Amino acid sequence: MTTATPQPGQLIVITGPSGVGKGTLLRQLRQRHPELALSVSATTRPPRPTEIEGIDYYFVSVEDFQAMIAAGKLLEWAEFAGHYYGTPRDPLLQLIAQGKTVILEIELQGARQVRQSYPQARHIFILPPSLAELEHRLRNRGQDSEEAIARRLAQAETEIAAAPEFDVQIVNDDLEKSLIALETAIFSPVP
Ligand SMILES: Nc1nc2c(ncn2[C@@H]2O[C@H](COP(=O)(O)OP(=O)(O)O)[C@@H](O)[C@H]2O)c(=O)[nH]1
Ligand SMILES: Nc1ncnc2c1ncn2[C@@H]1O[C@H](COP(=O)(O)OP(=O)(O)O)[C@@H](O)[C@H]1O
Repeated sequence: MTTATPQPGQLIVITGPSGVGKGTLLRQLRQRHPELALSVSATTRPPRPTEIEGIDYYFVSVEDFQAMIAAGKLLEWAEFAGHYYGTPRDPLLQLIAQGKTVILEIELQGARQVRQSYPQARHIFILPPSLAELEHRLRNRGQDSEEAIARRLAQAETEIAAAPEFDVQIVNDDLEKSLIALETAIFSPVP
């Protein structure tokens, strides 16, 4: 008996400033569509109290991260707010080969690398209603030190200026409306 090789799955890149609501949107999206795969990144950032190894991130040392870069194990990587973040290449390519739609939640420099190395990916940018609301969400989340919040806000304006590079832009004001916009962006047919 032969098994047909599945059609390759789609790669979806989701980017937006820290605190805009990417994690919140993706958690709800996955509840509605458990068949979607979320890539788990490696990072040198220390875990937050609620985060779980292997689910939220693979938490690694700087030495281990540099070894992953040297061994070509990362599809893309970047430094953000004083820490390294990167996407493990092999698990991602395996999921795509199995026909899964895979979502990468990554920052701008990484999204640009994926555009170069994997041009078929669909790129979505999540915008805040305003910078003041972004700051409010970061503070309200209560997960980061003042220094970490300041670094994230400093990065936000550069990232927002790059939103037009993306295929789709969604303003995360009303969460339910943003979720519907995200579903439309992910599930609409490839042009
Ligand atoms: N380039 C890249 N960025 C990543 C990766 N994983 C997470 N990020 C981004 O790194 C930034 C900081 O993430 P994190 O420390 O979890 O903070 P948060 O976004 O404020 O919850 C966010 O913009 C993430 O989208 C990755 O594998 N590669
Ligand atoms: N549409 C929204 N309206 C109001 N608050 C939101 C909305 N989306 C997310 N948030 C809140 O904003 C904060 C940051 O969201 P989070 O998902 O952690 O952002 P990110 O993953 O982009 O850093 C959280 O406290 C979250 O509950």
